[in-house]
Amino acid sequence: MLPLLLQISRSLPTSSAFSFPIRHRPLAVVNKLTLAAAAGGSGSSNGEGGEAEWVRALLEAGGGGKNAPGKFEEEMKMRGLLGPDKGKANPKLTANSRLISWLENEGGVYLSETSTWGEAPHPLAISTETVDEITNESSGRGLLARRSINEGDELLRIPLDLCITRRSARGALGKDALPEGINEYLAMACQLIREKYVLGERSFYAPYVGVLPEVEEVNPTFTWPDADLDFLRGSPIVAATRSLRMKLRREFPPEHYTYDNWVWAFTMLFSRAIRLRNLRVGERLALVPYADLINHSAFSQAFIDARESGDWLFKDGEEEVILYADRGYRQMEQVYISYGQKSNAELLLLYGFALERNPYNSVDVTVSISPRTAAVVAANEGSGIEEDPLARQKLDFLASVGRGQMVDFPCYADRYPVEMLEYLRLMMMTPEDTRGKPLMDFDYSRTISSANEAAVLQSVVSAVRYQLSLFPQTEEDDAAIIKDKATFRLLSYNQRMAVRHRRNEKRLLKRTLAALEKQIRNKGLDEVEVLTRAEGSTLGEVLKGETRKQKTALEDKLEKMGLPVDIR
Ligand SMILES: C[S@@+](CC[C@H](N)C(=O)[O-])C[C@H]1O[C@@H](n2cnc3c(N)ncnc32)[C@H](O)[C@@H]1O
Repeated sequence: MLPLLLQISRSLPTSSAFSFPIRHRPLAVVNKLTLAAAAGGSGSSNGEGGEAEWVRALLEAGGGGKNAPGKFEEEMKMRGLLGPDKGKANPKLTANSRLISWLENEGGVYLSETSTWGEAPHPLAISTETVDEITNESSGRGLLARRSINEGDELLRIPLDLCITRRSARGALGKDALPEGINEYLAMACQLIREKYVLGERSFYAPYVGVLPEVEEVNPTFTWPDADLDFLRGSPIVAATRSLRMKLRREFPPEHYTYDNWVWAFTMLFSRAIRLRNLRVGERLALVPYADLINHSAFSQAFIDARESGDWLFKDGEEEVILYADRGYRQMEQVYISYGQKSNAELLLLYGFALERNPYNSVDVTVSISPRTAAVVAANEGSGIEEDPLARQKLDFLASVGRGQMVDFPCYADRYPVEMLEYLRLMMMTPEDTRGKPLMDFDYSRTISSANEAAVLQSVVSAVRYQLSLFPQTEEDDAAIIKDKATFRLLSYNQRMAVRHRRNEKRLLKRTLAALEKQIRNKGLDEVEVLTRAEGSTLGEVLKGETRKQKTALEDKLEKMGLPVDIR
């Protein structure tokens, strides 16, 4: 394979295409491209587009052909994708070229737009402006296929040395300022601020920092003004946003930075840092230049990881970040990776966008059950509730499995978590169900009894209905706002995102409700007389005598990401 390429490259006419030293040629830059959002894309390239096919295509095209330098941009221009004479004056294009040269010069990264001795052109090109196909909203820069790509092709390789990590931060700011074991987010935020706002053009990373967006180009909800956040009223994302904001405020070191700088740094980290899992030292968070220009698709199977660099024969002990294609791509198609199985709330909170088609979308539903202990009954005197003989046991059991009386569960469009059913089955147990056996002895992953199951499903119905009732507008109201395109466009980006998001959450909850009601009917559980049995409150309201500890499922997830401090 390699000798063949070498042979062919040598036999090509010495046009400008091949006479430039590869390191100094900028990668093709495209100005506008429609993002094949969320859709799975073409799938296969039928064997076309691998190195051998590329060489064949090049030969058929007489050596220069469509892969000659500048041809890709020309094609973009012809398709109107560069906009009227925008190509030359656009500072984003200059920033892209600078990044490419920096990667080539400082990291020996292979990013050539032309063929060189033994190598085909690099398969990717930077688009400065990609757009979501369904919503037509901007998704910023993105990477697209310069030529057709086969499943399994290597797409990029970036040396770990060029990445921003806790290690690079401690190197830059000193080990006294950033002690060993400091939280990765904090360390990297400090370095980012130093590179951008203190060193500026003097920074080694200036070409990388030059392609990083401003907060206004990302717009995660924690940076939204309250007036915009108000558009999300009723959604669990509001609580998560507020607590993330509080968290950032608490960690902010005012003696060193401005709050705006701090928010910018965290916007970058939340929306672009990658957790590399395969490093020699184990897992590390990293900002990986160039790789962080790839947009997210919930349908992509590709993800970025690290490995030791060098080929199988010559491992050089260094590490690099690597990405392979998860499927074939046609030329000009946008290449995606998956940022993980994220709900829209998570995406909007941390990345500033949400997807219209997202199989991992979910809405947090609060389920709160108050076992009627003697104390609860006393606190609710006059309300007619009676003590639950199993109340104490239930509380002990919950404590032993680390659950509270108020729990948030993510509800998906087509499923809800088994843990939620298990939790509710336990909470709805009555002496008729236990027949004297201890609560511990039951398998809550299975139906306990018809009456228990009916109470469980009804309590989920109540919880979902309650969640829906928190929204001030109906789904139909939102649909009408979105449908009136001219007026909808007058809203700001944040507001448009908010209306779509709350509408999608309501839609998901309504589907869940319909599915639950059907399930209840199909199982004949609507006829069982059950609803007074456990007197559980599933309405997210707390009976007197309890302290409410609200932590949403989303917040739970954030904590697991290793964010600096506890949310509350
Ligand atoms: C890792 S960066 C990807 C590159 C980014 N577009 C840029 O201009 O630098 C993640 C950011 O890209 C945007 N993004 C990624 N995938 C997207 C998508 N499917 N739809 C809309 N925006 C997306 C969001 O602004 C997100 O915060």
